[in-house]
Amino acid sequence: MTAAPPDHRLIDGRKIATDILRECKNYTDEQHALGRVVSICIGDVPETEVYVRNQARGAMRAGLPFEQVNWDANITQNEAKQVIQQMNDDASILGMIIQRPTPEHINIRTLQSAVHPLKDVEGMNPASIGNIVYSDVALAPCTAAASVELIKQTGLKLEGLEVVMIGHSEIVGKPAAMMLMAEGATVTVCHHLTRSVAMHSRRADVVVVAVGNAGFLGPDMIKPGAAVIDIGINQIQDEDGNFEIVGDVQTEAVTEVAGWITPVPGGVGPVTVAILIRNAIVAHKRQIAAGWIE
Ligand SMILES: Nc1nc(=O)c2c([nH]1)NC[C@@H]1CN(c3ccc(C(=O)N[C@@H](CCC(=O)O)C(=O)O)cc3)C=[N+]21
Repeated sequence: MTAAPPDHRLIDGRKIATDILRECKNYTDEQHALGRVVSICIGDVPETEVYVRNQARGAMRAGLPFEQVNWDANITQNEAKQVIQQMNDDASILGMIIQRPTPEHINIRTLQSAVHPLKDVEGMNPASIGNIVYSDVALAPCTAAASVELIKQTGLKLEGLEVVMIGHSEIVGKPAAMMLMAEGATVTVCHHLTRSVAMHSRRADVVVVAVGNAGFLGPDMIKPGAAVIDIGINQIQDEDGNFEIVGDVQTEAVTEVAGWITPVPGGVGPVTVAILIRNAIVAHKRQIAAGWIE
């Protein structure tokens, strides 16, 4: 029996990630000394475990030093801010990323503001994310940048492309919409108060879904041939009680109608990780340009 041919409608996020990481490795190979990227978790956050594990793996593949730190859930806002400021001044640290979610008493936006813009490898400092409004997108939040990267992989021309973004979070939906506008797309943003999401999504060339609701997007919600980018990460239990990760899209049914679709896992996730590493390289170049490091 011969193996089934690959489904060209599926966009292979792992392959795209491998290409990005290889480019990063070409850069790190040329450097004599690189600071490390520090991934900060505050408290026990099961949502970030897979991400942080894959960050460590991605950094290793790209030849970038990496360190994971876990702060106690009871750390005060002020203590956390002070440690971040010390990291800003620590020449052995290239950049920092603060994993979400953080405990209730922590104001993530204030902490994000404490990360120096030149060390902000996730692009979530208000200064970094604000630059996206100026179409300066070189250091953007990783998942938002990953969705743009995946759309480009379809070969569709972004100028004038009708994109419907479902979800308006500060870390994905809003920055992704801005970045797609910067590429010339016509972007409609839907959210929890949108009256009929389907009315919008059915006329889109590309639908990007980031709502955190398993199976939210069905085949009746897209135009035949559309590209579907699935940002969702939802843990569900199958009939046997085993946990599995699924996206926001009814992947099997939507694949029948879509022109392209990103799977979960193996779609947006690996590309998000690769972009974090690429952002660290961008930060390194900017630190050299700013005369911070040689
Ligand atoms: N400040 C912050 N920024 C984030 O971007 C952020 C965050 N906090 N907190 C947690 C969520 C979740 N997230 C993931 C990224 C990649 C995978 C990933 O690599 N997924 C693999 C899973 C494969 C496997 O199971 O190993 C895949 O989809 O193929 C997962 C989850 C980023 N997030």
